[in-house]
Amino acid sequence: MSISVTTYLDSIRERDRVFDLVAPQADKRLEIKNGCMLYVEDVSVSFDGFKAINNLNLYIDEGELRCIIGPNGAGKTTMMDIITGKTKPDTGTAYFGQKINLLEMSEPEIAQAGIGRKFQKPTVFEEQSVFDNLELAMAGPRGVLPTLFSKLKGEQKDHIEQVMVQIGLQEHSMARSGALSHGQKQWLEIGMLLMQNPRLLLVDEPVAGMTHQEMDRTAELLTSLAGKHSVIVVEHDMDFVRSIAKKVTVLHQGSVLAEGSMDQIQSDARVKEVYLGE
Ligand SMILES: Nc1ncnc2c1ncn2[C@@H]1O[C@H](COP(=O)(O)OP(=O)(O)OP(=O)(O)O)[C@@H](O)[C@H]1O
Repeated sequence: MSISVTTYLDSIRERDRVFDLVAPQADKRLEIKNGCMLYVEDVSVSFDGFKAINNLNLYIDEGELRCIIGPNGAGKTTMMDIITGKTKPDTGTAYFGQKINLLEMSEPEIAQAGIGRKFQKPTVFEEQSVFDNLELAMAGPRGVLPTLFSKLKGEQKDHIEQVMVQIGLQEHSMARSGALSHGQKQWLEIGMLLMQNPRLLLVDEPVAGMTHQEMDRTAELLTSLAGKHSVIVVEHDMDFVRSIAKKVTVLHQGSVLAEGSMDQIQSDARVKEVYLGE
């Protein structure tokens, strides 16, 4: 008898887990004090003796939109790789909120905890519609099978609709994603991240290859995400950075060279030297 009760309880727990799979929730351990969402402290990593990241310190506030710039090889990608678990540093610490130790977690675990990353190249499912891509993205790193075999709940449909409005693709809901413009694909991918309710979004070179109009729209979109989400944007296009940035961090040789408003950054002699000609 006790075995069947246990089995019954297990099946309920199993069902809860399946529900979790289709409706990801932010990590309950995420605890934010003093408004700080991400702490990267004294982080270093070497590749074959070359220090790609060198005593890096970075703090991102809740709801902040931070732009990270830096010349080629400054360590921007490696920094994002460390935050998202792709690369483990040799020394230092990285915490999401007060309690979540990112250095002890795998990439999928970090994504599930609420850190989403958008790579430069869009990876939408070209044969699927905008709506279907967003629906599939709800599964995220948890796998698409539960999503395919579950019926959408009303609130999940609402979430998809709301994200479609946010990324400006509501009129393209049933369009094949492969037929979208480059900019629209980038927005769809941001939308796919949003389906997983991330608290922190890392966005790599969002406007590369975009038209001016698409860049303006992307600026609006990223600005609108700040507040509800913390957003880190790595971007080379200075005009774009100027259009969205409140606070800018300049990376150079794996460390923070300067941090401040765009005006402060642009008048910094060390930054000018690093960016000679830009
Ligand atoms: N897996 C690796 N093995 C060896 N060297 C690496 C590896 N990853 C990065 N590096 C080196 O570390 C340095 C920092 O690279 P990273 O890609 O983080 O810079 P970045 O600021 O993103 O540059 P870019 O703006 O060109 O994308 C570079 O010199 C790069 O060659």
